[in-house]
Amino acid sequence: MKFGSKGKKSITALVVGLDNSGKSSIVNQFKPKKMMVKEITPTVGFKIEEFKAAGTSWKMYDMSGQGRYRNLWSKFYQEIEAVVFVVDASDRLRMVVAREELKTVIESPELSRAPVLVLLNKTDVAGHEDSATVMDLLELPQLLASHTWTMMSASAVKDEGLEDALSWIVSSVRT
Ligand SMILES: Nc1nc2c(ncn2[C@@H]2O[C@H](COP(=O)(O)OP(=O)(O)OP(=O)(O)O)[C@@H](O)[C@H]2O)c(=O)[nH]1
Ligand SMILES: [Mg+2]
Repeated sequence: MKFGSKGKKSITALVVGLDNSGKSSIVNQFKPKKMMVKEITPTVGFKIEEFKAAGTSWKMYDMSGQGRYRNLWSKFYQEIEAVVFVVDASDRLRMVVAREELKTVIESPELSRAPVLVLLNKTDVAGHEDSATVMDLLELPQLLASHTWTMMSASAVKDEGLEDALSWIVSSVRT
């Protein structure tokens, strides 16, 4: 499949979600092979990643999910065209916290037009929550009723589900 033929040539995206959910690992997998790094460490503050993939030039804000840095998420809302919200499928205990953080993000007026991709990561972990359960726990249909949104399952360590993620964003961002 050819990507990017009708989508935007460049997209600025915000990658958020709780600490340890796998945001940086996912962004790393999005990047072309030669730009990928071997070791991912917890993000301090945020990191801006610029690369080409799926026929599009990306600027991704890979934000830290740690509590003390979450106030930085809103710093860049003005320029954000798409939101990727990463959820750790193996972390049932913090689903409620994830829901509250997602709610805060998507309720901000600057993001009202931004498509929201909820990425259920770590689906390689045995006993992980399935997408129907997470959709329920996060109350996604209610929360995202006024957004263009979808939920996809992925595994950053196995590099699964991530190509679809980029192509969905490309086709969902309004040109
Ligand atoms: N099993 C499994 N582990 C993963 C997956 N994605 C990431 N991890 C691991 O989860 C841990 C956290 O990954 P990060 O990518 O640093 O998470 P993050 O969301 O960027 O964390 P912060 O920057 O602290 O907000 C690392 O040990 C990763 O190797 C996955 O799909 N499956
Ligand atoms: Mg990180």
